Amino acid sequence: MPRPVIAVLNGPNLNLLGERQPEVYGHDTLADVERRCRERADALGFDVDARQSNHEGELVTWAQELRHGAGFVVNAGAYTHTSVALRDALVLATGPLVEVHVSNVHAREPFRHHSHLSDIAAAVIVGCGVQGYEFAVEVVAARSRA
Ligand SMILES: O=C1C[C@@](O)(C(=O)O)C[C@@H](O)[C@@H]1O
Repeated sequence: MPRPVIAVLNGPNLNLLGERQPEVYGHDTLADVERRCRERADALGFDVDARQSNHEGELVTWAQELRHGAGFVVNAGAYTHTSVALRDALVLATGPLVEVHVSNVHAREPFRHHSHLSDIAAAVIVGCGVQGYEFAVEVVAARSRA
């Protein structure tokens, strides 16, 4: 039996985790994040399909493609605050969506306080550093019906 798949989508500039503003985002790389997600998912009986793009349309296409999987862990980066298109794609997901932000966006600039995803998300995890991704995998696994 193939195992259910949790999609872990990362948006723009998250390919530079570890190098990008480490005082805000920490020292772990995206490869570290994806490995931690896989390990956590594996222990819970799930596989992970982890993807990152700097292009809004590519994220939209992936959200459509993966919509019938076990659920989504999404850090849309700056598209969180701007992308109605990504929201419109993610709302089609049959599994739970957990929104993740490494930093505490609510303690930062006002333009980071609004998210186009939060009201369609099962949960929102902010300010937990990259550990937030592991929490998100746990929530998707717990709430998924896949
Ligand atoms: O790219 C990012 C990263 C972020 O989503 C976070 O993980 O804290 C917060 C966003 O405001 C920012 O544009």
